[in-house]
Amino acid sequence: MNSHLDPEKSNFSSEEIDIEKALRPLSFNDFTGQASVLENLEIFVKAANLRGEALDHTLFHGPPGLGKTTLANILANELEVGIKITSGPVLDKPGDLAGLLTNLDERDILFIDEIHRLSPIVEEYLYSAMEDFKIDIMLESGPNARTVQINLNPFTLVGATTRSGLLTAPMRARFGIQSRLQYYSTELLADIVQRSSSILRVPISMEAAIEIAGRSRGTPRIANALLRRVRDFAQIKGNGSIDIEISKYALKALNVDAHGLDEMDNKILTTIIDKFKGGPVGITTLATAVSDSAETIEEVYEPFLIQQGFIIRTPRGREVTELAYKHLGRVKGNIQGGLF
Ligand SMILES: Nc1ncnc2c1ncn2[C@@H]1O[C@H](COP(=O)(O)OP(=O)(O)OP(=O)(O)O)[C@@H](O)[C@H]1O
Ligand SMILES: [Mg+2]
Repeated sequence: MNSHLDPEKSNFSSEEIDIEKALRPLSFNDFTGQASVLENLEIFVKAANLRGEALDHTLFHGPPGLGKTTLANILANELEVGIKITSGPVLDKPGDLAGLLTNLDERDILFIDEIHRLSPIVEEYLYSAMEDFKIDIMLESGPNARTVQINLNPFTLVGATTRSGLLTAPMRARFGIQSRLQYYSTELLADIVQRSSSILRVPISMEAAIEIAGRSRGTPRIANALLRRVRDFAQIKGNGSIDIEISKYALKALNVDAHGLDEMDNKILTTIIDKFKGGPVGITTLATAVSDSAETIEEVYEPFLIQQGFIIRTPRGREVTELAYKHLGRVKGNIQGGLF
Protein backbone atom coordinates (compact mmCIF):
# COMPACT_ATOMS: atom_id res chain seq x y z
CA MET A 1 0.00 0.00 0.00
CA ASN A 2 1.21 3.46 -0.81
CA SER A 3 0.66 4.51 2.74
CA HIS A 4 2.23 7.94 2.57
CA LEU A 5 -0.64 8.99 0.29
CA ASP A 6 -3.12 8.04 2.96
CA PRO A 7 -5.08 11.29 3.54
CA GLU A 8 -4.95 10.77 7.26
CA LYS A 9 -1.19 10.77 7.20
CA SER A 10 -0.65 13.74 4.91
CA ASN A 11 -3.02 15.95 6.87
CA PHE A 12 -3.41 19.69 6.74
CA SER A 13 -1.62 20.69 9.89
CA SER A 14 1.60 22.58 9.36
CA GLU A 15 3.04 21.32 12.63
CA GLU A 16 6.56 20.01 12.18
CA ILE A 17 5.69 16.84 14.04
CA ASP A 18 2.91 16.02 11.65
CA ILE A 19 5.16 16.67 8.69
CA GLU A 20 7.82 14.47 10.23
CA LYS A 21 5.24 11.73 10.60
CA ALA A 22 3.98 12.14 7.06
CA LEU A 23 7.49 11.84 5.68
CA ARG A 24 8.33 8.67 7.58
CA PRO A 25 8.32 5.57 5.36
CA LEU A 26 5.85 2.95 6.54
CA SER A 27 6.83 -0.14 4.58
CA PHE A 28 9.93 -1.81 3.15
CA ASN A 29 8.90 -0.45 -0.27
CA ASP A 30 8.82 3.15 0.97
CA PHE A 31 12.25 2.88 2.56
CA THR A 32 15.19 4.10 0.46
CA GLY A 33 18.73 2.77 0.81
CA GLN A 34 20.35 0.40 3.36
CA ALA A 35 19.89 -2.25 0.68
CA SER A 36 21.67 -5.14 2.36
CA VAL A 37 20.02 -4.48 5.72
CA LEU A 38 16.59 -4.40 4.08
CA GLU A 39 17.20 -7.48 1.99
CA ASN A 40 17.92 -9.52 5.11
CA LEU A 41 15.08 -8.05 7.14
CA GLU A 42 12.59 -8.82 4.38
CA ILE A 43 13.64 -12.46 4.43
CA PHE A 44 13.48 -12.73 8.23
CA VAL A 45 10.06 -11.06 8.30
CA LYS A 46 8.71 -13.32 5.56
CA ALA A 47 9.97 -16.40 7.36
CA ALA A 48 8.54 -15.28 10.70
CA ASN A 49 5.20 -14.52 9.06
CA LEU A 50 5.19 -17.87 7.29
CA ARG A 51 5.80 -19.74 10.53
CA GLY A 52 3.52 -17.47 12.54
CA GLU A 53 6.36 -16.89 14.98
CA ALA A 54 7.70 -13.76 16.60
CA LEU A 55 10.63 -12.22 14.73
CA ASP A 56 13.97 -12.75 16.43
CA HIS A 57 15.09 -9.89 18.70
CA THR A 58 16.55 -7.18 16.50
CA LEU A 59 19.15 -4.51 17.18
CA PHE A 60 19.66 -1.43 15.01
CA HIS A 61 22.76 0.59 15.53
CA GLY A 62 24.22 3.58 13.78
CA PRO A 63 24.44 7.37 13.93
CA PRO A 64 21.35 9.54 14.61
CA GLY A 65 18.75 10.18 11.93
CA LEU A 66 19.54 7.24 9.63
CA GLY A 67 16.26 5.38 10.15
CA LYS A 68 16.43 3.15 13.25
CA THR A 69 13.08 4.23 14.69
CA THR A 70 11.59 4.21 11.20
CA LEU A 71 12.70 0.61 10.66
CA ALA A 72 11.29 -0.51 14.00
CA ASN A 73 7.89 0.84 12.95
CA ILE A 74 8.21 -0.71 9.50
CA LEU A 75 8.90 -4.09 11.11
CA ALA A 76 5.65 -3.81 13.06
CA ASN A 77 3.76 -2.91 9.88
CA GLU A 78 5.31 -5.72 7.86
CA LEU A 79 4.74 -8.27 10.63
CA GLU A 80 1.25 -6.85 11.06
CA VAL A 81 1.70 -6.66 14.80
CA GLY A 82 1.42 -3.98 17.46
CA ILE A 83 4.37 -1.96 18.71
CA LYS A 84 5.00 -0.44 22.12
CA ILE A 85 7.65 2.24 22.27
CA THR A 86 9.86 3.22 25.16
CA SER A 87 13.45 4.18 25.79
CA GLY A 88 16.36 3.20 28.02
CA PRO A 89 16.40 6.31 30.24
CA VAL A 90 12.60 6.18 30.75
CA LEU A 91 12.53 2.58 31.97
CA ASP A 92 14.11 3.05 35.35
CA LYS A 93 12.29 0.38 37.36
CA PRO A 94 11.80 -3.31 36.56
CA GLY A 95 8.13 -2.73 37.42
CA ASP A 96 7.73 -0.35 34.46
CA LEU A 97 9.21 -2.95 32.16
CA ALA A 98 6.97 -5.69 33.61
CA GLY A 99 3.93 -3.55 32.87
CA LEU A 100 4.94 -3.20 29.24
CA LEU A 101 5.91 -6.83 28.77
CA THR A 102 2.75 -8.30 30.23
CA ASN A 103 0.67 -6.12 27.91
CA LEU A 104 2.27 -7.38 24.73
CA ASP A 105 0.14 -9.54 22.44
CA GLU A 106 1.63 -12.52 20.69
CA ARG A 107 4.37 -11.46 18.19
CA ASP A 108 4.16 -7.78 19.18
CA ILE A 109 7.20 -5.56 19.11
CA LEU A 110 8.63 -3.81 22.13
CA PHE A 111 10.85 -1.02 20.85
CA ILE A 112 13.46 0.28 23.26
CA ASP A 113 15.26 3.35 21.96
CA GLU A 114 18.66 4.27 23.42
CA ILE A 115 18.90 0.75 24.73
CA HIS A 116 22.49 1.35 25.87
CA ARG A 117 21.03 3.58 28.59
CA LEU A 118 19.02 0.90 30.41
CA SER A 119 19.82 0.62 34.08
CA PRO A 120 21.67 -2.60 34.97
CA ILE A 121 18.72 -3.89 37.05
CA VAL A 122 16.23 -3.38 34.24
CA GLU A 123 18.65 -4.87 31.76
CA GLU A 124 19.07 -8.00 33.83
CA TYR A 125 15.33 -8.27 34.20
CA LEU A 126 15.01 -8.11 30.44
CA TYR A 127 17.31 -11.09 29.90
CA SER A 128 14.86 -13.79 31.00
CA ALA A 129 12.03 -12.04 29.19
CA MET A 130 14.02 -12.12 25.96
CA GLU A 131 15.32 -15.61 26.38
CA ASP A 132 12.47 -17.61 27.89
CA PHE A 133 9.54 -15.18 27.61
CA LYS A 134 9.22 -15.35 31.38
CA ILE A 135 9.51 -12.78 34.12
CA ASP A 136 9.39 -12.82 37.88
CA ILE A 137 6.93 -10.47 39.47
CA MET A 138 7.06 -9.39 43.07
CA LEU A 139 3.74 -9.70 44.88
CA GLU A 140 3.21 -7.58 47.97
CA SER A 141 6.09 -6.17 49.92
CA GLY A 142 7.57 -6.44 53.37
CA PRO A 143 7.36 -9.78 55.20
CA ASN A 144 4.70 -11.15 52.82
CA ALA A 145 6.75 -10.46 49.73
CA ARG A 146 6.98 -13.32 47.27
CA THR A 147 7.68 -13.62 43.61
CA VAL A 148 5.67 -15.44 41.00
CA GLN A 149 6.79 -16.33 37.55
CA ILE A 150 4.66 -15.14 34.66
CA ASN A 151 4.71 -16.43 31.11
CA LEU A 152 4.81 -13.75 28.46
CA ASN A 153 3.54 -13.94 24.92
CA PRO A 154 6.40 -14.51 22.50
CA PHE A 155 7.44 -11.01 21.41
CA THR A 156 10.19 -9.25 19.53
CA LEU A 157 12.45 -6.80 21.28
CA VAL A 158 13.73 -4.20 18.86
CA GLY A 159 16.55 -2.14 20.31
CA ALA A 160 18.11 0.98 18.83
CA THR A 161 21.37 2.60 19.79
CA THR A 162 23.74 5.21 18.46
CA ARG A 163 26.38 3.88 20.83
CA SER A 164 26.73 0.17 20.27
CA GLY A 165 30.08 0.27 22.06
CA LEU A 166 28.24 0.96 25.30
CA LEU A 167 26.00 -2.08 25.03
CA THR A 168 26.94 -4.87 27.40
CA ALA A 169 28.09 -8.15 25.84
CA PRO A 170 25.25 -10.23 27.38
CA MET A 171 22.69 -7.77 26.05
CA ARG A 172 24.17 -7.75 22.59
CA ALA A 173 24.36 -11.54 22.50
CA ARG A 174 20.60 -11.78 22.98
CA PHE A 175 19.85 -10.11 19.67
CA GLY A 176 19.57 -12.69 16.91
CA ILE A 177 19.46 -9.98 14.25
CA GLN A 178 21.88 -7.06 14.32
CA SER A 179 21.92 -4.41 11.65
CA ARG A 180 24.27 -1.50 11.31
CA LEU A 181 22.91 1.46 9.36
CA GLN A 182 25.26 3.36 7.07
CA TYR A 183 25.34 6.98 5.94
CA TYR A 184 23.38 7.55 2.72
CA SER A 185 24.97 8.56 -0.56
CA THR A 186 23.96 11.85 -2.16
CA GLU A 187 22.03 9.94 -4.84
CA LEU A 188 19.92 8.08 -2.26
CA LEU A 189 19.33 11.26 -0.28
CA ALA A 190 18.25 13.01 -3.48
CA ASP A 191 15.65 10.25 -3.96
CA ILE A 192 14.47 10.77 -0.39
CA VAL A 193 14.26 14.55 -0.91
CA GLN A 194 12.19 13.99 -4.05
CA ARG A 195 9.90 11.57 -2.29
CA SER A 196 9.43 14.01 0.59
CA SER A 197 8.75 16.90 -1.81
CA SER A 198 6.01 14.95 -3.49
CA ILE A 199 4.42 14.17 -0.13
CA LEU A 200 4.65 17.87 0.74
CA ARG A 201 3.30 18.64 -2.75
CA VAL A 202 6.07 21.03 -3.64
CA PRO A 203 7.68 20.71 -7.07
CA ILE A 204 11.46 20.32 -7.02
CA SER A 205 14.05 20.06 -9.77
CA MET A 206 16.49 17.17 -9.87
CA GLU A 207 19.39 19.59 -9.55
CA ALA A 208 17.89 21.18 -6.44
CA ALA A 209 17.25 17.78 -4.85
CA ILE A 210 20.90 16.86 -5.40
CA GLU A 211 22.06 20.19 -3.96
CA ILE A 212 20.05 19.68 -0.77
CA ALA A 213 21.08 16.03 -0.55
CA GLY A 214 24.77 16.89 -0.82
CA ARG A 215 24.57 19.11 2.23
CA SER A 216 22.70 16.71 4.45
CA ARG A 217 25.57 14.95 6.20
CA GLY A 218 24.54 11.60 4.73
CA THR A 219 21.42 11.76 6.92
CA PRO A 220 17.74 11.57 5.85
CA ARG A 221 16.55 13.52 8.91
CA ILE A 222 18.80 16.44 7.95
CA ALA A 223 17.78 16.18 4.28
CA ASN A 224 14.09 16.45 5.24
CA ALA A 225 14.77 19.33 7.61
CA LEU A 226 16.70 21.27 4.94
CA LEU A 227 13.98 20.56 2.41
CA ARG A 228 11.37 22.08 4.71
CA ARG A 229 13.45 25.22 5.21
CA VAL A 230 14.19 25.57 1.49
CA ARG A 231 10.47 25.13 0.85
CA ASP A 232 9.83 28.14 3.11
CA PHE A 233 12.21 30.23 1.03
CA ALA A 234 10.62 28.99 -2.19
CA GLN A 235 7.18 29.95 -0.98
CA ILE A 236 8.08 33.37 0.39
CA LYS A 237 10.92 34.51 -1.88
CA GLY A 238 10.19 32.46 -4.97
CA ASN A 239 7.26 31.03 -6.87
CA GLY A 240 6.66 28.04 -4.61
CA SER A 241 8.63 25.49 -6.57
CA ILE A 242 12.16 24.55 -5.63
CA ASP A 243 14.82 25.10 -8.26
CA ILE A 244 18.58 25.24 -7.97
CA GLU A 245 18.72 29.04 -7.58
CA ILE A 246 16.32 29.23 -4.65
CA SER A 247 18.03 26.20 -3.06
CA LYS A 248 21.45 27.79 -3.21
CA TYR A 249 20.05 31.07 -1.94
CA ALA A 250 18.26 29.37 0.96
CA LEU A 251 21.16 27.12 1.96
CA LYS A 252 23.45 30.13 1.98
CA ALA A 253 21.01 32.12 4.11
CA LEU A 254 20.72 29.12 6.44
CA ASN A 255 24.48 29.01 6.81
CA VAL A 256 24.60 25.34 5.86
CA ASP A 257 28.09 24.01 5.46
CA ALA A 258 28.99 23.07 1.87
CA HIS A 259 29.55 19.46 2.91
CA GLY A 260 26.77 19.43 5.46
CA LEU A 261 29.21 19.22 8.36
CA ASP A 262 27.67 20.31 11.63
CA GLU A 263 29.18 22.39 14.42
CA MET A 264 30.76 19.44 16.19
CA ASP A 265 32.26 18.07 12.96
CA ASN A 266 33.92 21.41 12.32
CA LYS A 267 35.03 21.71 15.94
CA ILE A 268 36.74 18.33 15.72
CA LEU A 269 38.56 19.33 12.55
CA THR A 270 39.66 22.77 13.79
CA THR A 271 40.78 21.28 17.10
CA ILE A 272 42.98 18.70 15.41
CA ILE A 273 44.46 21.43 13.22
CA ASP A 274 44.90 24.15 15.84
CA LYS A 275 45.77 22.16 18.94
CA PHE A 276 47.43 19.09 17.52
CA LYS A 277 49.11 20.38 14.39
CA GLY A 278 46.81 18.36 12.20
CA GLY A 279 47.39 15.15 14.14
CA PRO A 280 47.91 12.34 14.71
CA VAL A 281 46.10 12.67 18.02
CA GLY A 282 44.73 9.90 20.22
CA ILE A 283 40.97 9.63 20.50
CA THR A 284 40.83 10.24 24.26
CA THR A 285 43.02 13.33 24.03
CA LEU A 286 40.88 14.63 21.20
CA ALA A 287 37.70 13.89 23.15
CA THR A 288 38.93 15.90 26.12
CA ALA A 289 39.88 18.80 23.86
CA VAL A 290 36.41 19.01 22.31
CA SER A 291 34.63 18.20 25.61
CA ASP A 292 32.82 15.10 24.44
CA SER A 293 33.23 11.40 25.11
CA ALA A 294 35.56 9.25 23.05
CA GLU A 295 32.69 6.85 22.30
CA THR A 296 30.46 9.58 20.90
CA ILE A 297 33.24 10.84 18.68
CA GLU A 298 34.02 7.33 17.49
CA GLU A 299 30.42 6.30 16.85
CA VAL A 300 28.61 9.48 15.91
CA TYR A 301 31.05 11.96 14.35
CA GLU A 302 34.15 10.21 13.14
CA PRO A 303 32.48 7.70 10.77
CA PHE A 304 31.09 10.52 8.63
CA LEU A 305 34.32 12.53 8.70
CA ILE A 306 36.26 9.44 7.64
CA GLN A 307 33.74 8.51 4.96
CA GLN A 308 33.96 12.02 3.51
CA GLY A 309 37.74 11.97 3.57
CA PHE A 310 38.33 14.70 6.17
CA ILE A 311 40.02 12.44 8.69
CA ILE A 312 42.10 9.32 8.50
CA ARG A 313 42.79 6.81 11.23
CA THR A 314 46.42 5.91 11.72
CA PRO A 315 47.98 3.61 14.29
CA ARG A 316 49.05 6.72 16.21
CA GLY A 317 45.65 8.40 16.17
CA ARG A 318 43.46 10.62 14.02
CA GLU A 319 44.86 12.89 11.37
CA VAL A 320 43.11 15.51 9.29
CA THR A 321 43.56 15.39 5.53
CA GLU A 322 44.33 18.03 2.92
CA LEU A 323 40.59 18.21 2.25
CA ALA A 324 39.93 19.34 5.84
CA TYR A 325 42.39 22.24 5.52
CA LYS A 326 40.80 23.22 2.25
CA HIS A 327 37.30 22.95 3.65
CA LEU A 328 38.15 25.22 6.58
CA GLY A 329 40.10 27.63 4.40
CA ARG A 330 43.33 26.91 6.26
CA VAL A 331 46.83 26.57 4.93
CA LYS A 332 48.85 23.67 6.23
CA GLY A 333 52.16 25.43 6.77
CA ASN A 334 50.61 28.28 8.74
CA ILE A 335 50.50 26.44 11.99
CA GLN A 336 53.11 27.46 14.44
CA GLY A 337 55.55 24.67 15.03
CA GLY A 338 53.89 22.60 12.32
CA LEU A 339 55.83 19.97 10.47
CA PHE A 340 54.93 21.18 7.03
N1 LIG B 1 15.55 5.34 4.31
C1 LIG B 1 14.77 6.39 4.51
N2 LIG B 1 13.96 6.82 3.53
C2 LIG B 1 13.21 7.93 3.71
N3 LIG B 1 13.17 8.65 4.85
C3 LIG B 1 13.94 8.25 5.86
C4 LIG B 1 14.76 7.09 5.75
N4 LIG B 1 15.41 6.92 6.91
C5 LIG B 1 15.02 7.92 7.72
N5 LIG B 1 14.14 8.72 7.09
C6 LIG B 1 13.53 9.95 7.63
O1 LIG B 1 14.45 10.50 8.56
C7 LIG B 1 13.82 10.74 9.82
C8 LIG B 1 14.73 10.24 10.91
O2 LIG B 1 14.73 8.81 10.93
P1 LIG B 1 14.64 8.01 12.31
O3 LIG B 1 13.86 8.79 13.31
O4 LIG B 1 14.17 6.65 11.99
O5 LIG B 1 16.17 8.00 12.71
P2 LIG B 1 16.88 7.29 13.95
O6 LIG B 1 17.97 6.45 13.38
O7 LIG B 1 15.87 6.63 14.80
O8 LIG B 1 17.52 8.53 14.70
P3 LIG B 1 17.89 8.67 16.30
O9 LIG B 1 19.15 7.91 16.51
O10 LIG B 1 18.11 10.15 16.45
O11 LIG B 1 16.71 8.18 17.05
C9 LIG B 1 12.47 10.00 9.77
O12 LIG B 1 11.45 10.83 10.24
C10 LIG B 1 12.23 9.70 8.31
O13 LIG B 1 11.28 10.57 7.77
MG1 LIG C 1 15.17 7.11 16.69
